[in-house]
Amino acid sequence: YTLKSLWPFHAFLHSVLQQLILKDTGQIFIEPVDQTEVPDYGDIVKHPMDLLTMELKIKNSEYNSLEVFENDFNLMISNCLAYNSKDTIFYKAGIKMRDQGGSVLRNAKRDLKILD
Ligand SMILES: CC(=O)c1c[nH]c2ccccc12
Repeated sequence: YTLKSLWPFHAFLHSVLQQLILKDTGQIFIEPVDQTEVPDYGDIVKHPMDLLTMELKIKNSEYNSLEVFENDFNLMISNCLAYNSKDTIFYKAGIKMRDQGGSVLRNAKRDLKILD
């Protein structure tokens, strides 16, 4: 479906993603890690994930539940905490996104229940 109105769940996931994008104030999760700039990234991170990729997966109808969407969010966070050492800005941004994004997802789960 191209029209969001024809597919309410797409519109719902898109609004959740927009909230996550707003939390990414350092804009480090908004696009894939450039592996030409970070040649050892692929040695540590086997399944990269980022917010732009998640948007494309919404558009391709690859998320048929909030849980599958949340799995990719958690993958994105765990990749960040695995690759970046604890004393880095990126690691701290990962902790912040885990906590702030986590509350966005808790509210989204609550909202879905109210719709049922
Ligand atoms: C999200 C993340 O880990 C990164 C986002 N941009 C980066 C650049 C170099 C190394 C890691 C990253």
